[in-house]
Amino acid sequence: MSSHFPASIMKTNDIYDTKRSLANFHPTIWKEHFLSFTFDDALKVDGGMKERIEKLKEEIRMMVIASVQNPLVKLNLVDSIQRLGVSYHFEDEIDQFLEHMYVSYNNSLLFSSNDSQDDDLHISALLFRLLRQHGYRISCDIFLKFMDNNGKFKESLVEDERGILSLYEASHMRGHGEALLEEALEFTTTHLKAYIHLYSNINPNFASEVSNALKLPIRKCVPRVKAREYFEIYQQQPSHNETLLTFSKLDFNILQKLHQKEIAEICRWWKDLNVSTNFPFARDRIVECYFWILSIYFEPYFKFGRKILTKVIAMTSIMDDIYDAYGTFEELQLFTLAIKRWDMSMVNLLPQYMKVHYTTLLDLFEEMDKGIVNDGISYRSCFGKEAMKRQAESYFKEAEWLNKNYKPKYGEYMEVALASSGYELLSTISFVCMGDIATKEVFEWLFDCPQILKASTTISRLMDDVVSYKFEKEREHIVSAVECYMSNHGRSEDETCAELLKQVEDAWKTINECCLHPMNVPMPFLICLLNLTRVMALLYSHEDGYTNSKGRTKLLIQSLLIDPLHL
Ligand SMILES: CC(C)=CCC/C(C)=C/COP(=O)(O)OP(=O)(O)O
Repeated sequence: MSSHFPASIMKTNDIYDTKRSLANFHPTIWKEHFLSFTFDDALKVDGGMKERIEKLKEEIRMMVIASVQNPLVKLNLVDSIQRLGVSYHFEDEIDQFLEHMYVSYNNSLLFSSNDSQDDDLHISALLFRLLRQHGYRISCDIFLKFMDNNGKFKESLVEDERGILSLYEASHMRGHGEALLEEALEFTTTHLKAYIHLYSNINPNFASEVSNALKLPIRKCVPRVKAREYFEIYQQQPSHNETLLTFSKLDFNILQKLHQKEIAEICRWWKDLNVSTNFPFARDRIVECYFWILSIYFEPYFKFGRKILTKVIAMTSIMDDIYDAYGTFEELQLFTLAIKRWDMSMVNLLPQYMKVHYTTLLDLFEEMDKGIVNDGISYRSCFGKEAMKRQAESYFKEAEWLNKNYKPKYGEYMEVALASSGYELLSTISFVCMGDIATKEVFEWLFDCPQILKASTTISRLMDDVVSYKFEKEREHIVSAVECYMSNHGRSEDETCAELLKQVEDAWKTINECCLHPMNVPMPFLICLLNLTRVMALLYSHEDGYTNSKGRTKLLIQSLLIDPLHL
């Protein structure tokens, strides 16, 4: 791009005399709701409460490490700990237990032919899922014993509702070419749908567990959201563990207070930015941004990361609206150049609304630098800035296409659109804020676009484009994957959407494979990418739940950030 600016853009400081493309976004639904959570209200955990929590925690820890005659019975406990969202307290204990299970299974020490658990579908499926979730390459042959000679699951299994549900959850851990698990998914989905009708009156708790699973299986769902859902199910189960339930509820409520405190602070920053005046054309979605980031990491020790990432995603969201709609092409040229130079003196070249954005962005990265400088590691910050520059470049490339009315081929489109999905940026910044385990090698790996990142950005881009296609057609907007694919392959809209959603499914399989040993980077980074993908799957499953956040997104936010659990 030339560094000589066309004369006309120097006069663009009056932003209201230029014809601009606008979208019709609804205003924030949260107004000042979260601002009222003051620091004094937050996190009132007195000494007595602390003691109680520590006691409960120790009891659970003992349950996990206690030696039992048949370790398979402990699988249910570990599964519940994970699903209730408290496994971050017992990571070492759970790791050790599952490693032991993996070794024992491989040495044929777990199941024996005269053992009643040998034909327990639920236990086999749970073992399979938990081991794969922890990166162990357990073969899907564990399910062969449940199949008949024709390679089909035995119809008699239909009586085993719990087993069928567990097999369904396990099948979502599948990688490419695992036909047995494809078969398992088809078989279980059919029967689970039937159970909903069958059990809606006689066992509504089970019917609602099944219905939740069909909407979003454990593997694809944001853990915090699943945990909130699971509390309702777990406490109704007669076999539930009271100690675990009480501890998990207390932990959830304490974390919720912490999250409320964080969001109040972020909302104050957002209020100072005066979005409705400075960026009246943009989506005002700071609470939704926090929810997005909370889905990546919710644990107390990622407090700094949540603050920075929420601000980064919020600034990127405004940027997206500038590039997609509001900015004139000439302004966008300048804006992109300024971001690439990353130099506060560039601000003088920008129109007023971009000035505000640019200074806030540079200040934000300075805030991030200050937060990580204690570690004495500056390369992390460089990778962060580089990711933001790439983001701006990809947005600009799309604006250029729109400006020239250029329709790229599907492959060409995807190359740029994967970057503009924002997921390379978000994953980089989330790594930046993860402390000194994020070594230079980890960033080099990430910047080399590893398979898992490509799969995650593919899911993100395609899910977004499939649900946004109709809405964006209503205004001047760059082409989407749907349009490119339709015109390149001569397919109808429905066929195209089906094909793109198949690509999404394939990308999930890639993610599953990348999360198995041996791993290129430590598991926490892979979990971070997995959670980024999960939040996309949640927000963009039927509509763009970020932009149109009045419906299900509002309820999700309410359940995680407003309603406490009743003890
Ligand atoms: C992951 C990040 C950084 C999210 C920020 C918010 C955002 C841009 C959401 C997608 O909006 P969109 O559907 O309008 O995106 P696009 O214009 O890229 O299709």
